[in-house]
Amino acid sequence: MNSALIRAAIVGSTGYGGVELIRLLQSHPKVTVTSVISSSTAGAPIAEGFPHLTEIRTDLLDGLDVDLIRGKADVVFLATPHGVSMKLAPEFLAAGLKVIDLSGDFRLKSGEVYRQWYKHEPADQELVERAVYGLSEVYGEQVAKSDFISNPGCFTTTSLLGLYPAVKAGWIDPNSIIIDAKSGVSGAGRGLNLSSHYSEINENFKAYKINRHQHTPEIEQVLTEAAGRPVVTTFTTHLVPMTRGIMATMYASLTEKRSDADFVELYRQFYEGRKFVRVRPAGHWPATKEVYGTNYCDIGFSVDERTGRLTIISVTDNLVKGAAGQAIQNLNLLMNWDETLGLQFTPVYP
Ligand SMILES: NC(=O)C1=CN([C@@H]2O[C@H](COP(=O)(O)OP(=O)(O)OC[C@H]3O[C@@H](n4cnc5c(N)ncnc54)[C@H](OP(=O)(O)O)[C@@H]3O)[C@@H](O)[C@H]2O)C=CC1
Ligand SMILES: CC(=O)N[C@@H](CCC(=O)OP(=O)(O)O)C(=O)O
Repeated sequence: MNSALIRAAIVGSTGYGGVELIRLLQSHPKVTVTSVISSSTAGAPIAEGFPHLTEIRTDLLDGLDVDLIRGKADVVFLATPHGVSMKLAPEFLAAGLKVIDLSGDFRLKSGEVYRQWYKHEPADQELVERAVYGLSEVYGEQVAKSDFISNPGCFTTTSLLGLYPAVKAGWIDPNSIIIDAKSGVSGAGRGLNLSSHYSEINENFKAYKINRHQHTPEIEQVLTEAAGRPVVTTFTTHLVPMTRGIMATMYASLTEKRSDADFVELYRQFYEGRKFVRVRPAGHWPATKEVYGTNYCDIGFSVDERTGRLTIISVTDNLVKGAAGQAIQNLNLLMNWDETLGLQFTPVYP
């Protein structure tokens, strides 16, 4: 094995986030996947359940054994549900591994807020403080100094990348923001549940978790930091009959008269050199297929002079920039590599 390669383990390998990590890491030039871990199907070849992974280098699923994984890996990705990650992260950190967690367990800095929105006891506060919130384009410098990353939620990434520069610049009133977001069904994970059942979602479009979605306080936490004062938002999520993709349509009141071109310029400056955020020219808005299978977040604007409001459209692929792709981008940042390594794909179209 090439000693320059970093060895990665993936927990939750039979879930959508885990399988996507395996797929993406196959073409990473500096990472080798040495352990794919499953709590439910250890010992079986991964290709048995996922024939599209027939060619991967590591084929047998490992069990969830920290001592075994410690000897095989330098970094572990936790693609596990909330409540599970908070038990696993301290064990892997104590074993000296870098940890990148995809769940919501370490994103909210207040245990009380976590308890309220997740209806679950929070993780140890010291670990929550230690975790760096991995919204790569905003907190990349902190990510680069850390060994423990809490990857943001998919709706949160899509919404915040579209809002952060305007809130930071004071160009929109942060307490006027309304986020209307839609997700493909893979956002709900691979587990079976009634709402993602084919005949429930096909040719259907439904809102869910209205005013109680767990990404609301996560979005507010970052916007509060950007605005320098408390921010609350209205955030509504919808499930649409597609496999991948998130679109956040966001509305906010302008603090001064500005044009579409002003916003394009502000965002292009803010994201200068960050290849995964693509700001559309004035008068152009992105669609989910334009980022499909990639780590891009595409953003477009429309100022309405009549109402004094701004509309922002932001799109991502929930499993890539919303989960596995941003997790790899964060690994690249914490290793001080080029953040695009292993993530340079052109979207699948049509
Ligand atoms: N789907 C998405 O678009 C996004 C998901 N996320 C987050 O990423 C994480 C993974 O999501 P996703 O892949 O969609 O979820 P899935 O439900 O598809 O997969 C989660 C996997 O975790 C493993 N798991 C479940 N319970 C346990 C347990 N008690 N102990 C150990 N492992 C367990 C299972 O794999 P096995 O049986 O092999 O152990 C399961 O397949 C979640 O926290 C989710 O909230 C974040 C952003 C976007
Ligand atoms: C379509 C769908 O159900 N999506 C999930 C979000 C997935 C995700 O990013 O959630 P975590 O914060 O749990 O990591 C939801 O709305 O809860």
